[in-house]
Parts: sequence; C-alpha cells; structure tokens
Amino acid sequence: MALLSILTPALVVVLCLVIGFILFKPQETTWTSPPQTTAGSRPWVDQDLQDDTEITATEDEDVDLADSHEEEELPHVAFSLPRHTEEAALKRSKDFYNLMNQRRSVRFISPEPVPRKVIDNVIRTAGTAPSGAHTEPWTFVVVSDTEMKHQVRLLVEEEEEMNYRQRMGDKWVQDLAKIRTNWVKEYLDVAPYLILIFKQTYGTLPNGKKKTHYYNEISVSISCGILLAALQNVGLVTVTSTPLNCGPRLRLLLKRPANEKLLLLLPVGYPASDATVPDLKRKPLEEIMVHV
Ligand SMILES: NC(=O)C1=CN([C@@H]2O[C@H](COP(=O)(O)OP(=O)(O)OC[C@H]3O[C@@H](n4cnc5c(N)ncnc54)[C@H](OP(=O)(O)O)[C@@H]3O)[C@@H](O)[C@H]2O)C=CC1
Ligand SMILES: Cc1cc2nc3c(=O)[nH]c(=O)nc-3n(C[C@H](O)[C@H](O)[C@H](O)COP(=O)(O)O)c2cc1C
Ligand SMILES: N[C@@H](Cc1ccc(O)c(Cl)c1)C(=O)O
Repeated sequence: MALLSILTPALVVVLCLVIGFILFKPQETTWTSPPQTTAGSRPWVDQDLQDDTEITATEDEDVDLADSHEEEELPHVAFSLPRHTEEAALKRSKDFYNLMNQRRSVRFISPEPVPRKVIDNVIRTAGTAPSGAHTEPWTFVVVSDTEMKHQVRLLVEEEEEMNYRQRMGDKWVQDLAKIRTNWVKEYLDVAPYLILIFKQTYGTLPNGKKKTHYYNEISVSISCGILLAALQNVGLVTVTSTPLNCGPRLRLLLKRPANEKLLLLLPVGYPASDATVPDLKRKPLEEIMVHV
C-alpha cells in the first residue's frame, strides 16, 4: 500500500509528460520530406502549397527515376523574341493593363453565338501555360450542347442551393451579399459555351503506369489566368466560378476519368446588352507592390 502511494504521483507525472509531448510536439511548418518509397529519393514538397501532387509511388506507378526516358534526349534549340524599344514596351504595357483592367466577372451573358474557332484559339492559348516538369496537367471541357448545359445547370443549382442555405455559413453568405449572387445560375443555360477546367492529378505513361504531375494545381491555375486574358482579348466575358461540392458529380456527368478534378467552371459568351456588375474598386499599385 505504501509502495502504491509513492508510485501513484510518479505515474501521474510520467503520464502528464507523455500527454504533454504528444499534444505539444513541435509541428513542421514549412518544408517536409514525404515518406520514402520504393522509388528511392523523392522530391520535397512545400506543404504551404496544399497541392495534391501525387509523389508517392504505388504499385501501378512508374518507379524509374525519370518518367520518360525519351525526353532525356530532348534537343535544346536557339530562342529569341522580337525586342521592343523602351517607348514601345511602355505603350504595350499600358495598353495591356487597360485591356485587362476592363475585365469583370459578368453573370449576365448573351445567347448570341460565338465562333467555335475563337474558342479553340482561346484554349490553345491557355495551353501555352508553363507547367511543372512540362506535364501540361489540364483538360478543358467545352460544352455547347443545350441539353448538357441544362444538366450542368440543374446539378450546380441543386448543390449551390445547399451551399447557400447550409454549407457556406452566414459569414460567407454575408460577404457575398454586395455581389448579389445566389444559387440561380441562368447563365449556365444561356451562355453559348461552358468551359470546365479539370486538373489532372496524375497522368498515364505509355507503359500504363502513373505519371507524376508536379504542381498540377498551380500549373492549371496559371493556365486559367491565361485563358481569362485570352477571353478578354477577344471581347468575351465569363465568371470565374467554383461551384462548391459539384466537382465529383460534374466529372461523372461529363464522363471524365478519376485522375481529373474540377478546378473552375466558366460560362463564356458576349455580355448581355443589359448586363450589370458590382461597382468594385481595385487596390492601387502602392498597395499591391513592394519594391526592394
Ligand atoms: N477541394 C479542393 O482542394 C479544390 C477545389 N477547387 C474547386 O473549388 C470548388 C469547390 O471545391 P470543393 O468544395 O472541394 O468541392 P468539389 O465538389 O469540387 O470537391 C469535393 C471533393 O472532391 C475533391 N476535389 C474536387 N476538386 C478538387 C480539386 N480541384 N483539388 C483537389 N481536390 C478536389 C476533394 O476531395 P479529395 O481531396 O478527397 O479528392 C474535395 O473535397 C470546385 O469548383 C473545385 O473544383 C479548386 C481547387 C482545389
Ligand atoms: C478563386 C475564385 C473563385 C470564385 N468563385 C466564384 C463563384 O463561385 N461564383 C461567382 O459568381 N463568382 C466567383 N468568383 C468571382 C469573384 O466573385 C470576382 O472575381 C470578384 O467579385 C471580383 O470581381 P471581378 O472579377 O469583376 O474583378 C470567383 C473568383 C475567384 C478568383
Ligand atoms: N459559388 C457560389 C458562391 C460564390 C460566389 C461568388 C464568389 O466570389 C465566391 Cl468565392 C463564391 C456562387 O457562384 O454563387
């Protein structure tokens, strides 16, 4: 009994130390090394990026050091670009800013047809984006079929109604009040095109094994930015929409494979003649740039 009364406080102290260690163990905050796999050394991943690049080898993934041996032999060729005078560059920089500064998210789109070839070129332009290890991890699904657009609308409106009523929460809904959005998405029927951009979380090698798509989310996001600029360049409008909780159902509706995840849904067309936009202001240069 005496031994037990000495041991009990000691046990309590040991237990406290163990619990304390588990709870307050220092967390990795920046760079962490993923677990080593059969593939041997694997790249380090920036945890802050929250990109779901698949870098751990599974049974069906390629375990060779390089995903494609052919590309090790890729020749390097001379590169040059036409050089602008300082004056011309200044003018071009102003003109491009003025063009892009007119871009707005437009939720009232005209049903007027848009030439298909213009859409093809806009997507070609998006496909010029840089990508991790030149993996080009994007799929642009262009929907012009009336019935398919309607199916997309029904699905999105069903989920968005639940988003506004339950999932987004009061704060988010209040923050959006000034933009006057809700779950009714007429533009999904009316716009001549819907472009759904999917990121490929991995690819497939000629031997059927998985191909790593490094930084796929950032790569596809850059490509979407270029796509928005290309639309603006030809006088088309869109709204950068991210329909919460619709990704997996839209993927199935559009018969896309399991390695693809929806990033954005862009209705595309000319602005409706009575279109309105919220009178938002943009931050001035001094607020967004730090010159060191
Ligand atoms: N969820 C995300 O990480 C991202 C979502 N988006 C876009 O934001 C919108 C709302 O997304 P969400 O609320 O997740 O609803 P979704 O319906 O698009 O996604 C539901 C689940 O599917 C998976 N998923 C779908 N799209 C992505 C994606 N692009 N990147 C990583 N995982 C994805 C995730 O599960 P799991 O991780 O188990 O695969 C997610 O929790 C959609 O337009 C989506 O495409 C854009 C970038 C990232
Ligand atoms: C990542 C991202 C997600 C967005 N999601 C939506 C969305 O789901 N629905 C929508 O109507 N607008 C969406 N927008 C558009 C923003 O509301 C819009 O960009 C913002 O109000 C500024 O207006 P502007 O695009 O006209 O400059 C999104 C924009 C971004 C960049
Ligand atoms: N996806 C909803 C809500 C929404 C609207 C506008 C936004 O900028 C954001 Cl971030 C979300 C919708 O399309 O209404």
